[in-house]
Amino acid sequence: MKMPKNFLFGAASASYQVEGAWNEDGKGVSNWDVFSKIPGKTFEDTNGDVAIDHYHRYKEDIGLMAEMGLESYRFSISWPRIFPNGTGEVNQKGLEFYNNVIDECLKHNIIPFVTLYHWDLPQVLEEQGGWRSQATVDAFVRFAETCFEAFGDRVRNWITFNETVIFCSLGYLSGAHPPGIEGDAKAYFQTTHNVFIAHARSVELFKKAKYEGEIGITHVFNPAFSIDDEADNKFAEMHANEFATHWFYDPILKGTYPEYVVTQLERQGLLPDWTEDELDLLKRTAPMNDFIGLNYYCPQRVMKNDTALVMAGGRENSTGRPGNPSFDGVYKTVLMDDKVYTKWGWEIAPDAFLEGMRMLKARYGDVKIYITENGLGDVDPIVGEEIQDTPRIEYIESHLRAVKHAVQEGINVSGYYAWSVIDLLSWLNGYKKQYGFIYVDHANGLARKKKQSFYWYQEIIATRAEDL
Ligand SMILES: C[C@@]1(C(=O)O)OC[C@H]2O[C@@H](O)[C@H](O)[C@@H](O)[C@H]2O1
Repeated sequence: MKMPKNFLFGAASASYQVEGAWNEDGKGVSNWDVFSKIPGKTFEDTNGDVAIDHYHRYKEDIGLMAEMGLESYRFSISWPRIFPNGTGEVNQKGLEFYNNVIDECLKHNIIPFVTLYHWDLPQVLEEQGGWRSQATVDAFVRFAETCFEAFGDRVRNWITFNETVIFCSLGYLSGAHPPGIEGDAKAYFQTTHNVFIAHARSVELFKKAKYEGEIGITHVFNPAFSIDDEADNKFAEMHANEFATHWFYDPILKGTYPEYVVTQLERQGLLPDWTEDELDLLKRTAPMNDFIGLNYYCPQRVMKNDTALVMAGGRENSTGRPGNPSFDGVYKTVLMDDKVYTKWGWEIAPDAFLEGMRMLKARYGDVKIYITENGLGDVDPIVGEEIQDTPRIEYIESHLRAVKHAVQEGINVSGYYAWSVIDLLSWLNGYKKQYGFIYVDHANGLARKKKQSFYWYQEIIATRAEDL
């Protein structure tokens, strides 16, 4: 069976991780421009000042995407490139850059799929409280409207936020992302709520203005499974799915927060300070969401946290390797002997991916799904002159097969975006953790080189995964 003709084969990137030109053409300073220069915050003190210079090489990169036969390119817009001070005056050269990227995509018949927020907040707003502040929510809605206005005649696919759980938990619980705060659970839940309000207001504005196309949000999809059938561990599984998935998906797709989590937070004094109007807004806008984006890399295997183990902060404890307890100490993730893992300790589990998609359909019905990220972070083997990233081919093949099974079962998956189209800067792993179909040679002027997986994905797209 071929994937349906309207199914999109894509690949993704994010502004801070690829563009560079951190202070060029009027761009304002982002929180990551500042945070990445605090000694010890990033892997080997890497930062996105240059990244892979996509700002100057986007034509070459999009030309390679076209050669691959890529149908859609998911990229994000750097907010401080549009609004150097977060709001106020628009930087016309910022608009010009993204107009050029969009036009280059369309020239090659590649559908631009735009993420508005992929973690690079204008530093001015971070200093005013970041996502704890209503000013940031208001500024985001203005940023979104400005992008709809500027690009909405050619961009028909919009994602408001990438992985709210990551930038809020690493920003306020583990301190591994800006603003680098550790252990503030109240701020963590408050910022997630503020982001959902920013999302809902932007969706309502998009729909009221009758822009063409579709809008949604992208969440981490990290389904929890108990290590065994012990009652305590099954409880841990339920608790983990409530806090890691339902807290994020319910307000978007149902328009209400999961009762189980609300009750727990009320008891602990961690409930966000929300208003009835905000809760009404979530309820009113839930049906307006056109899709949900899933970033799936791996499941989490959980058990009841039977020790005094507490959540550890910092970069080393925030790269996703199992072993950390939940923020409230109720459960912990574990490595299991009978599972297969990447070099970063992420389980390779296409079966859990399919099982998780079934769980989502059972809870949210026939919502349209895009797999907005999936891929293998690895140190790619170089054999002679060739990058023989066979492990990545095997990883993506098995996960695309799971997507194909989901489609065959009637789960409404409408596209697959590999993370990442090209090797890029990882927030916490520098340039060591590669994801791309295209290699970037940092020892040779950032020269691009097609990997073995480039040709493999080219064939998958051409045959619409018929032989998977
Ligand atoms: C933590 C990490 C990684 O570096 O492996 O997960 C996979 C991927 O997720 C994306 O949303 C991030 O923008 C990108 O940088 C990657 O980040």
